[in-house]
Amino acid sequence: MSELHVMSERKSPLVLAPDGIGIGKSLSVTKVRKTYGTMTAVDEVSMEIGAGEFVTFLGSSGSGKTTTLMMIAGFVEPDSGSIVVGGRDVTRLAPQKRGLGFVFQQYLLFPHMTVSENVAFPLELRGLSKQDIRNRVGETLEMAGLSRFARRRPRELSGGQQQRVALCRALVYRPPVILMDEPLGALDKKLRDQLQTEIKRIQRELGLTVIYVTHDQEEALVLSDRIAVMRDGRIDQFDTPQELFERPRTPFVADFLGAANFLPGTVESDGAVRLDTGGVVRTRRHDHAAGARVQAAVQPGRLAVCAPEDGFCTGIVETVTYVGTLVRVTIRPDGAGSTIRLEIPAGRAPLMGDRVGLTADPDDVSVFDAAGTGG
Ligand SMILES: Nc1ncnc2c1ncn2[C@@H]1O[C@H](COP(=O)(O)OP(=O)(O)OP(=O)(O)O)[C@@H](O)[C@H]1O
Repeated sequence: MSELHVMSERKSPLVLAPDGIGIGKSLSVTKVRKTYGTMTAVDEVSMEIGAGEFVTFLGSSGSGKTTTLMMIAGFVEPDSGSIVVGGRDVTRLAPQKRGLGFVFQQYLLFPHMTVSENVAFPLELRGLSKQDIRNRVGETLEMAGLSRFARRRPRELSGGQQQRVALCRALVYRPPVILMDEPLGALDKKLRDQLQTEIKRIQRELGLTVIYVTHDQEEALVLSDRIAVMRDGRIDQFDTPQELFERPRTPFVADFLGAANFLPGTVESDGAVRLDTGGVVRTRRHDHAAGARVQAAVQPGRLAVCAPEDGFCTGIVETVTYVGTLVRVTIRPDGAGSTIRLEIPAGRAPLMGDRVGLTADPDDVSVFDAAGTGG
């Protein structure tokens, strides 16, 4: 049998997928909605997730990420809409009948059990034989580099090791979809980086479908095949990291992903915006009519300094901060306008107090209207 079947009832038969590629299943979320009193937490969210895809819900606090994940998990019941996993409608099924795996920020390990016993627990619930359990636990601990900790109890492990055990416990019965809610939120940066790499490796090795919640854009960019950027219970854009970065559809996405600079101005023609600071910036194609009030958006890493006469904007260098091989520069534009931020290679850094011009490739300049519609 090529598919994984996980039965939730005790002592029911369990057929494990053969090791290797491709146990992930696809997921369709259609118009799911959840309200609490008069507050709409999730507003008709729809998305199609492919088998084996790593998808992240990214957004600020309260944007509806966890509620959406919990509806997929079955812990929160949607007011309307449907959730289909691998072709099966699970909208009204209890969480344990959906065959999904979970990893949360809190490790929720059993303190009195050893690492092995913790990881074996989901298999015991499912009634596997002792031999099968031993084999499967051994394989899973090895995959996560935890074999030597098998006999320890959770309190004898570091936070990172405990989170790895939690990951093993979710992986051990090879669910076709794993849901993770800020699983690395409690760990320091170095450990987070290390575990991100491991999660990604295991996900690829098993061909798992993963839905991951975070508010950390860097983490989302590192891990994801696609990212759903959420705001006020809706998805602003659901795209690959590259598309989100290079073709943000809303100012929110441009700002959230890359801390974009927004330069107010008026459209002169398709491809040219006269900025309030005076110069004309060339932009990518857009649908805004000549004369429309817009904002041109450009990421700090896509701006360059040039001679003042060659720039679409001029200003005085206010700060220059070295961050490894990159330099962060802020520029106070001549005339009105807020500070403009650049990120440029260290070798090209101007000096504080220099008067410089700014340039950008037109393809890196998005145009949005005041209401936040892209173009
Ligand atoms: N059980 C609940 N009762 C009432 N309101 C709720 C409940 N759960 C969530 N909410 C509200 O729904 C909105 C979305 O919450 P949700 O936890 O999904 O956001 P989030 O994007 O995951 O935020 P965070 O990153 O802070 O976890 C918030 O305004 C929250 O206060």
